[in-house]
Amino acid sequence: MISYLKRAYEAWIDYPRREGEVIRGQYQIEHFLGMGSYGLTYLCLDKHSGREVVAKQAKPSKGQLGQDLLHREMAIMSQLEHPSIPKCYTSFEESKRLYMITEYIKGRTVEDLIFERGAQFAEKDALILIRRLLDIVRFIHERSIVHLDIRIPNVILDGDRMSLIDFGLAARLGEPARLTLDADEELIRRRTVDVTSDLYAIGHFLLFMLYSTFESKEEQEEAARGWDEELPISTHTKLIIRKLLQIDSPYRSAQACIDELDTVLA
Ligand SMILES: Nc1ncnc2c1ncn2[C@@H]1O[C@H](COP(=O)(O)OP(=O)(O)OP(=O)(O)O)[C@@H](O)[C@H]1O
Repeated sequence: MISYLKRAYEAWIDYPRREGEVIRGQYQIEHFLGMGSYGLTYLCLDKHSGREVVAKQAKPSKGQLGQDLLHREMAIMSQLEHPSIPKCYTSFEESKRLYMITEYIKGRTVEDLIFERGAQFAEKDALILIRRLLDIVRFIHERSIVHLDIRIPNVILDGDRMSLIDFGLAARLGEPARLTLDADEELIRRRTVDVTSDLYAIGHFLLFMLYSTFESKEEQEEAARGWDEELPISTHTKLIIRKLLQIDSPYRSAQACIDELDTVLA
């Protein structure tokens, strides 16, 4: 009963603000973009500049932890000035609620492109996109930061522009990992505060893109085969994926993977 009441209370205090409401007299909510583990995200019109921006609010039910994590996300994003990373404009408190205002990135996530638009990425196109993603990731790593949440919903494409969003889990190298005791091996490889975690995630990202062209035949479904047997891709690409996924001796840096990709793409 107590846990039911707690959940009902949290749902009530985390209820998103309505479209049309204006945050701190400046940011008019156009629509609610989504609720993450620690934040509520809105697309807003900045009435002062006339541009669209993203307002991220710490989830009230998460209390101080939600605020601390949003502060940390802001501190990290402010350190990362790059055309492929949303700019962090400002932050403030309103009615004891913390908000962060960032650049709104137009376009579609790779997840939407594959699952809603049915986009298909041929092997070379997938490698070219990974090469571009690695440029962004190398920039982040050079600033001693790891993203720790590189996934297809967090990469937005808009024509030639690629952007990496959602720095909610990002950490500085040397910081302790925020892993739960029951974290499985997959989570440990993705979330340990080390550059290889982002490279591991890029391996999965590449597999998602390559599977976008895959059509399984019924008899193949029966004999659940691994990606290396299922995907009709070159040996070079398989070797790159094996290193990213740490099956073979892993890349020690984004640059090491970039060098190899450049040879393959030349
Ligand atoms: N700067 C941005 N520009 C455009 N869309 C954004 C931006 N930041 C977030 N979004 C979109 O807003 C939605 C909510 O994002 P948010 O990062 O708050 O939560 P999440 O990714 O759903 O969850 P979590 O943070 O727990 O991974 C997502 O659909 C995301 O694509």
